[in-house]
Amino acid sequence: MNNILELQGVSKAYNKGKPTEISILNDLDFTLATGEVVGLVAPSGAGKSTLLHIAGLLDTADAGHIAIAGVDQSGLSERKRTRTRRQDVGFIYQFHHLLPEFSALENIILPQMANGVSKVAATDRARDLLNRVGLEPRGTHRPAELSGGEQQRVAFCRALANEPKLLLADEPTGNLDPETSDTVFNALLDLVKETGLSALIATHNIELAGRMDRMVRLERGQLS
Ligand SMILES: Nc1ncnc2c1ncn2[C@@H]1O[C@H](COP(=O)(O)OP(=O)(O)OP(=O)(O)O)[C@@H](O)[C@H]1O
Repeated sequence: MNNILELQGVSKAYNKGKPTEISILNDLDFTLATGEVVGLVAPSGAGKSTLLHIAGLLDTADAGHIAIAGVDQSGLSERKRTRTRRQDVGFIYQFHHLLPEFSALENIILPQMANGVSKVAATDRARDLLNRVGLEPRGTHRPAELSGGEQQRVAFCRALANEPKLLLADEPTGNLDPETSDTVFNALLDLVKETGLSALIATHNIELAGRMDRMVRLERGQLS
């Protein structure tokens, strides 16, 4: 499979047909090659989150085609789209969204068990992922006992728990101070590169985006 993600002619408007209608994505094309890590930069409000939600099948486009791992998702039932999203796509957001009552390790184990992985195998993988981001000794800690940067690194591990083919990240270090953001962002890039994952990572920070294989800019509904 040469391309993990293909968007073709994707358009999206909000408040369609109303005086307040705004066009966010306008006949947009994008291709993410397998193993590629691309930075997505855009002015605030340009539609980064909208684009990532459509690419990750959390939202639908008004027009156009979205193919993940070569399968056009556009005409598929909601059930099949949900299955693709759960099996093939990992998400990271600006805020960690970890389950507060569970430990770091459990937060990475639970999504695997929900996908039918045995507890022993899920625990092994969770430990390995935590180890890769330097947090294995903190596995038994709950999110509230971890720093913002550590919480986010656990969230990275959770996103990778089910071995997705595609990672979509929306300002993954956006709520961290600049110094922590830098370190945590590097941890994410190392993790992505080590695991050979394909990723589209949105950031306001051009310098961070410059560390990726390629950078695309979203403006006036199109990518350049
Ligand atoms: N459900 C919605 N209904 C109406 N307008 C919306 C909706 N969701 C988003 N928008 C608008 O669409 C535009 C793009 O939103 P989006 O969240 O995709 O931007 P963004 O580039 O991720 O912004 P930021 O960088 O500030 O997070 C914004 O003007 C937003 O107000």
